[in-house]
Amino acid sequence: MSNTPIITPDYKENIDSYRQLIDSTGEDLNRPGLLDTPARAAKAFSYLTQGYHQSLEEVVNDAVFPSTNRELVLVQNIEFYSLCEHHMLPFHGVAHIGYLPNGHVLGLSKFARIVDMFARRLQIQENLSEQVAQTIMDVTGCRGVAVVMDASHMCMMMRGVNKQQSTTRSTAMLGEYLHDNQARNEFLDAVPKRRPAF
Ligand SMILES: Nc1nc2c(ncn2[C@@H]2O[C@H](COP(=O)(O)OP(=O)(O)OP(=O)(O)O)[C@@H](O)[C@H]2O)c(=O)[nH]1
Ligand SMILES: [Zn+2]
Repeated sequence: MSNTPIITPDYKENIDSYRQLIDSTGEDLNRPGLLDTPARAAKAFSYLTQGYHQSLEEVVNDAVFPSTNRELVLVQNIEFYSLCEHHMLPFHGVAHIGYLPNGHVLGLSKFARIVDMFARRLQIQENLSEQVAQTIMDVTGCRGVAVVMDASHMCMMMRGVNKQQSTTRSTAMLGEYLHDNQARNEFLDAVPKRRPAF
């Protein structure tokens, strides 16, 4: 699967909305620096929400392989960028995904593709974590899946409560992770404790 951004033709419908937004600041829409901005911004928004235009079949591309390994597989430090559904401001961080295979394993890159497919929508972090976990369970039929996400929210940093150091950890667990404390602890011990800076 290629990494070509999905810019759907309907991005053009948002150009006028961006014009109005800029106009509302009192800016001169005709000054050279702003002439192309409404179209650029509409394209950027289309990219940042491209997850609405992706299908799981396309993203996974049948990369589910037979395997006898039933032990923890942990894919960690998957960077993601999303938009909070309350302010449409970015939140970004890393996802760590652990799962216990049950006859099949998923192509490693597909964990990151699945994270991106759901991150590039209007989200709250807790739901994003759950959607990723549920999808991995559905696609692999695994024994259990655990997702941890550590993120910084721009709506808490550049406005509102204005906290620069606060990060948020969300967790989603399914299958054996719901009741097997040993498996849970093995996963949580292996996961990086802090969100890397980027
Ligand atoms: N649980 C959760 N809350 C989020 C997320 N992203 C943003 N929020 C919060 O959504 C809440 C919206 O609260 P409101 O009081 O309706 O909006 P607001 O007046 O802009 O809130 P402040 O950010 O406190 O200024 C805020 O507390 C945000 O921090 C998220 O991913 N998960
Ligand atoms: Zn927000």
